Amino acid sequence: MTAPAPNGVPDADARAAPDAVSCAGLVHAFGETTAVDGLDLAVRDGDVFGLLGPNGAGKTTALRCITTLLPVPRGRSVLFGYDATRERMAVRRLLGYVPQQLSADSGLTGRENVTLFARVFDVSRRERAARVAQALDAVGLTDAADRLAKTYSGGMVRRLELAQALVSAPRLLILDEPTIGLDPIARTSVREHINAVRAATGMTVLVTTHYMDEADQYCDRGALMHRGRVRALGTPRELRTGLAERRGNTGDGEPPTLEDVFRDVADSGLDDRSGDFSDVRSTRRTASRVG
Ligand SMILES: Nc1ncnc2c1ncn2[C@@H]1O[C@H](COP(=O)(O)OP(=O)(O)OP(=O)(O)O)[C@@H](O)[C@H]1O
Repeated sequence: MTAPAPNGVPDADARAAPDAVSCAGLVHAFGETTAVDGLDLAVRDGDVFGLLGPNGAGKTTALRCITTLLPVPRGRSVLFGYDATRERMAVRRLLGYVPQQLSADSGLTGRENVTLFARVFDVSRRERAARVAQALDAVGLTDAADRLAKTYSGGMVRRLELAQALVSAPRLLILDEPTIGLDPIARTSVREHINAVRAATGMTVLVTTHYMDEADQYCDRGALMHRGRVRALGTPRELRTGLAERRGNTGDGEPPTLEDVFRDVADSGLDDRSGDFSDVRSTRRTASRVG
């Protein structure tokens, strides 16, 4: 399997090995609702990093600020040394983003969808066909490339969206709930393709997920977000042992799982700020369109 190599960064030497993502005191509010409330986050170059947390924790809003789709009214978001507010275009050139909402056109073939993204991201005409073919191959869609996307299964649609994001050879791939609403086989397939692309290119992956088993298995590090802030951060093992220590675990009984850590952080969030009607509706909409 092949995948496009990550872009070179202009002036890379002058910006020696900065974190892929660095957020400090990031704030974003929608009217009265402060969705992101002083977020501090560092994602190391080359990691698969899981941004975890209950519905309404502020994960999607944080991702949108990081991708520059939403402004950063307070605090900072920096990608590979480039400031999301002052160097917006440089930031955009470095990332591929698969949002929760459908980003593929059902009336186009897989190849046409990926070609459209190649055009939008300014992949040169000379390279375009090869890069599109490479991206489709990286997600296992070569055989289905010339079928209309409306004939694809939910898992294939997700992999097509992954190819769309990969065609510009990003250094950072941002995925918002890439496996939500998929059956277990499709989930595994999407995860394995993400893993293979990452292994082939060394790109950084920032992913949100509600599936703690996935986060435990696939993420190098993760952050648990609640009410717009990071409440716990570390490798899955560090997060688990952190909870065991907080509980004064003596080694008896079952060691905590990442699900337990999630519950521990989110427990106080089962109120009217977290998982309200609109959050549930948005999750269901995403799940039903890929299901
Ligand atoms: N465009 C918007 N206008 C108003 N409020 C919003 C908007 N987008 C998000 N919110 C609110 O901001 C808060 C954080 O939402 P966000 O979607 O970032 O959380 P999330 O952690 O991604 O949740 P989910 O897992 O359900 O996607 C929620 O209370 C949500 O209702």
